Amino acid sequence: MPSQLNKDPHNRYFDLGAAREVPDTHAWDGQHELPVVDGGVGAGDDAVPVVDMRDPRAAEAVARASEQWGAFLLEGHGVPTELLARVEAGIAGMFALPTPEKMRAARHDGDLYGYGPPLIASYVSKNMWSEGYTLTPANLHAEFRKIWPDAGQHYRHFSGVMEEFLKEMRSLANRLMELFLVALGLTAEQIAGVEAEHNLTESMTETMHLNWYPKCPDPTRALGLKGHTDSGFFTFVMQNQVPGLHLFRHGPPADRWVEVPAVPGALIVNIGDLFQILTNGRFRSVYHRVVVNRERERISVAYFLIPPADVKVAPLKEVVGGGKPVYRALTWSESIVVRKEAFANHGADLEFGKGRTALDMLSISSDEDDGAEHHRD
Ligand SMILES: C=C1C[C@]23C[C@@]1(O)CC[C@H]2[C@@]12CCC[C@@](C)(C(=O)O1)[C@H]2[C@@H]3C(=O)O
Ligand SMILES: O=C(O)CCC(=O)C(=O)O
Ligand SMILES: [Fe+2]
Repeated sequence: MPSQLNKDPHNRYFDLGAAREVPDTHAWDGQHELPVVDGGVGAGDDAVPVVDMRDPRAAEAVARASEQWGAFLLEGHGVPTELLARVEAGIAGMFALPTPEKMRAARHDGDLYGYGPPLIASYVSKNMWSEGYTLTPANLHAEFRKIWPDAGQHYRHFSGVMEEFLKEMRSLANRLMELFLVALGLTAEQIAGVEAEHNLTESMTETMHLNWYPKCPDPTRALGLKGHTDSGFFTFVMQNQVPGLHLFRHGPPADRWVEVPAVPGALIVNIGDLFQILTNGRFRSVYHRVVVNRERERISVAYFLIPPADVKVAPLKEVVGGGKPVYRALTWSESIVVRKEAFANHGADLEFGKGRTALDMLSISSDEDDGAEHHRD
């Protein structure tokens, strides 16, 4: 089990922005050994796929990228670039506040929302080189009132920008869900049937995680966000013009990290674990991490689309067709428990291709292999 002894769960006593060195509490040995490849347009097979939603063949591009990478850059999505710039500026301003002001919104043990490190931080013994803030549309105002109790101009401006962002992102998420279903080869009639039966699009919930990755004096010892897969259906990531997001790619020729380029106006889409289950393994959830650098701070927002926490997600019968379901049904809450157990039992690198992944633990064949019972209906 990871030791919590040397860990300060909120980076509370350590000012990352002012640090002159990476202390042991933030040092991740052995995490910078694999090659890192630039995933820009000239990278051949390692170029991160780009999907333009305005392209009449967008569904084919989504299918290819989701099967082969579990991630893609999204253009032509309709969210105004100038709004994304205001979101970025607002987030940068918020994280630049003095620590005691941000700490007014600090998440306490067991809380899902608030200012502080992400969920998986509690599964590992080292601290990451980042600050985070987890929010939902429902608690946005209450959260920001903790940071700006006077409800003054900063509060009103930032709340307004984030509300606009959330509205645009929800509309985009709904449109992308439909494109995913088309990409799976479903007819309009089948899509209507899936929606009537599961209410997938309307019922998915939204969570945001704002990230600030300060400049780091020794990036080869630090990690902005350790490797993980997102748990939900899919995630949009908006990043500033500072690359740092790495997607894991298995060899041949060699296991490697591919760095997602910073493309102005583009959003990144990551497939999450529950989408891999819903699509019976056809669309892959992507293992990814964030690195930091010496020169420039990085800002990002991850916007997660997640089914209601207690709704069972199972492979769609329209996708399984005449084949067999690869995964048994499970809820988002159960998936979080499975991932936590996987971290505890198989070590933090389990998704790294060395051991069994959290999703492997849910596959029906894994029951047959080891007779284990995991969250069977
Ligand atoms: C809804 C959620 C997804 C998330 C866990 C959370 O409850 C809120 C934070 C999210 C986040 C952001 C950073 C990476 C991640 C793996 C984590 O630890 O917290 C994701 C979670 C997830 O996708 O499971
Ligand atoms: O900062 C990024 O680019 C990605 C963040 C991320 O993976 C997450 O919040 O889940
Ligand atoms: Fe992520």
